[in-house]
Amino acid sequence: MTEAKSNGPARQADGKGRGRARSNRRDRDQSRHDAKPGLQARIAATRLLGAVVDGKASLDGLLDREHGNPHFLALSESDRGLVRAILLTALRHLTVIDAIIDGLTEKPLPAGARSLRHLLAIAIAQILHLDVADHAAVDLAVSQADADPRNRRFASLVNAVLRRLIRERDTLPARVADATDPFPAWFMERLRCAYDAATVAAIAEALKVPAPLDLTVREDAAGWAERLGGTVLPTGTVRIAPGGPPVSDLPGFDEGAWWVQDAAAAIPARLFGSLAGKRVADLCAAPGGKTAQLILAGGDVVAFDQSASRLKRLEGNLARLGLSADTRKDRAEKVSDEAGFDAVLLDAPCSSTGTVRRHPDVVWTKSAEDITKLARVQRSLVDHAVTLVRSGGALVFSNCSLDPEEGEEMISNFLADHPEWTISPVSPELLPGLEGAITARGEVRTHPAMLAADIPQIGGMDGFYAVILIHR
Ligand SMILES: C[S@@+](CC[C@H](N)C(=O)[O-])C[C@H]1O[C@@H](n2cnc3c(N)ncnc32)[C@H](O)[C@@H]1O
Repeated sequence: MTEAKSNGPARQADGKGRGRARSNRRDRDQSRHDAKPGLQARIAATRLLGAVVDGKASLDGLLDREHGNPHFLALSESDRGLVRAILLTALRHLTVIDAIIDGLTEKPLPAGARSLRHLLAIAIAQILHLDVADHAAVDLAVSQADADPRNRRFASLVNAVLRRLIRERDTLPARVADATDPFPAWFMERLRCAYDAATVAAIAEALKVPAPLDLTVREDAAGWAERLGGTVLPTGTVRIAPGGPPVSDLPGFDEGAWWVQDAAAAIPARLFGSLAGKRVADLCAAPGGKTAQLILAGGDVVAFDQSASRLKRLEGNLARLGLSADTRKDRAEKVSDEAGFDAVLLDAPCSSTGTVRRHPDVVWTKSAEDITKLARVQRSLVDHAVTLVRSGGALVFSNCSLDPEEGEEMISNFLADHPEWTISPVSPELLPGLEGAITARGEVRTHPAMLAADIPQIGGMDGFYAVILIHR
């Protein structure tokens, strides 16, 4: 006993003893921080922001209910909702938030201090754009810095920066926003190459606002709009303001009366008109919004997708709607079919820059090089898709990119190499209220500033490109 006691101070003095004391202190600090409500959610949000911005990970993947990031999945249901809201908001405003951080720090943050920058961005998104009390956002950000050995020495800087932002909130954010492009340089440059200055400004403004909930209904759009508190757009889509209950809690979900589909995404399948008695291929079909339209238009549909899990999701979605299709896991470029199809829909994988209202991570995870690569993939898919079209049939090519390199230009190149194919111009009657979306050649080009409304939250639509190609 005595020996053991006398060994105590000696052990304390050695490295192991000091290490244990430090680790006990860290455990105490950690459990104090763990106990702070909302702290784990902020830590997860900061990590996930880094995974998107630095790791180019898709936000949908990180927040997936089954296969998402483990730090996110470890949170309670309400913290997950909070993290989702913080991330969507932070990503939507990140270019300006980054400029605010630079304006509020006397010395630039060290280039490698990525987690510090993300921590500040997460706090600023809450202070400027979310219904979080200022003192809570500051306190949690300081605790978060304090709990992270990389950021502990910056805890007082975090406190000072955020308090100064709160003091100057009426002037500083607006001043910075006026002097800063709202989205990353590569994306703004692509928009400026493709659209006139007024359209670029309108698109950028529209992209800052979360998208409404758009539904394609099987029938009785007016009745469903009334029941759901929405409106019917000229194109027939039922539109509901964002921020309501989860989609699966809305009337009509269980009985499959409608499905979620942006007003622009509903256009490509409609371009075929009636498909009664026709054999139809949907080449990149999952999760199946357009497959459902093709079936309801009377088509005998074969739905292809390269992804087994996404095809399973498509089957589940069709089952809820009481619809069925022949589903096949296959790569579109490998599909072979002797009989051919009267109608082929190629809703191709793309940069998704038209969906930034819903997916603000896209401008952070994609690049100009990706657009060029994707345009090449799309071109090879079109080259094969036309071989599946029967004589007298049509191919509709579409995607949700805003970039002409993935749309108008890619199709021009295809037509130059295949003079036997031509554009069948879209008739304005097919797009009531959206006649302006039809190009001089008869393609469809939508962008987020179209279908504008007095209340921005119920206006706009995704950017989409669609064209009908027929054999001459
Ligand atoms: C833009 S989504 C299609 C959306 C779908 N048309 C809808 O309306 O719900 C693109 C789909 O294409 C699939 N895909 C990507 N490349 C493919 C390929 N080479 N062959 C077949 N499917 C592909 C992806 O798995 C994804 O499900």
